[in-house]
Amino acid sequence: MPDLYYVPGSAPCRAVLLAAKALNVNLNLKLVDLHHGEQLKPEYLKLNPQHTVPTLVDDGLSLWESRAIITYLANKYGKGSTLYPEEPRARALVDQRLYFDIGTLYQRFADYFYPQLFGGAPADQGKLQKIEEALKFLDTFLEGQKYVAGPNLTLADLSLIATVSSFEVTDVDFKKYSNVKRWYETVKSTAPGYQEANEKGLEAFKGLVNSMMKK
Ligand SMILES: N[C@@H](CCC(=O)N[C@@H](CS)C(=O)NCC(=O)O)C(=O)O
Repeated sequence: MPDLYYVPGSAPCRAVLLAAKALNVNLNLKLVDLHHGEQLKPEYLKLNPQHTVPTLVDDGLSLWESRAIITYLANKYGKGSTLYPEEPRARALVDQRLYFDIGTLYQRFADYFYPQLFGGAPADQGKLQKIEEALKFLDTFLEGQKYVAGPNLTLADLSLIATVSSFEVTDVDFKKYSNVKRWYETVKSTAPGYQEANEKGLEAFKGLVNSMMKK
């Protein structure tokens, strides 16, 4: 069984937990105490010199970057699954949405929110505008589509829902985008094991935000 080094509140970790549930892959969960710098210890750096969670260790392979992990899990354990379709055009759309998530939506969220959360910085309206722009793109992708890459739930939905659900805990109002709002409810009710894989960790993220923003 693969080991997953993780923290429950982290959006990239929640994306992996969602994908594992949907693919029916059991993971041996190993908590990493980021707060006390466990990710900087030599044992962890040997697995992942970039010292991030999530990190997956499977059969001697050590892999990080959540989207690389979830596509690996689908390739290895989900042959034929519609979560990561093999037909090149369908797969290309899923990949495009995954890259949109890491490079645009999640990145802009991190640029806006993490300086406030971890550095006590004031909210930067320009950075919030960049998230709004990304949400408009997402809303456009979802026009007339049930899921972000077509009629089926895919890895792209699972990665993006981990990002978008984090906005719940912040002042980013994604529900004003009607397609995003509808898609959010659809994925919440159709992603296998959503409650366990995402909601629990989201509560942990909420706890972290409440404790850090009070300081
Ligand atoms: N792009 C990476 C982001 C990973 C990441 O930044 N993880 C954070 C937690 S959410 C982390 O491990 N921070 C600790 C560190 O960088 O030392 C992914 O999707 O896996």
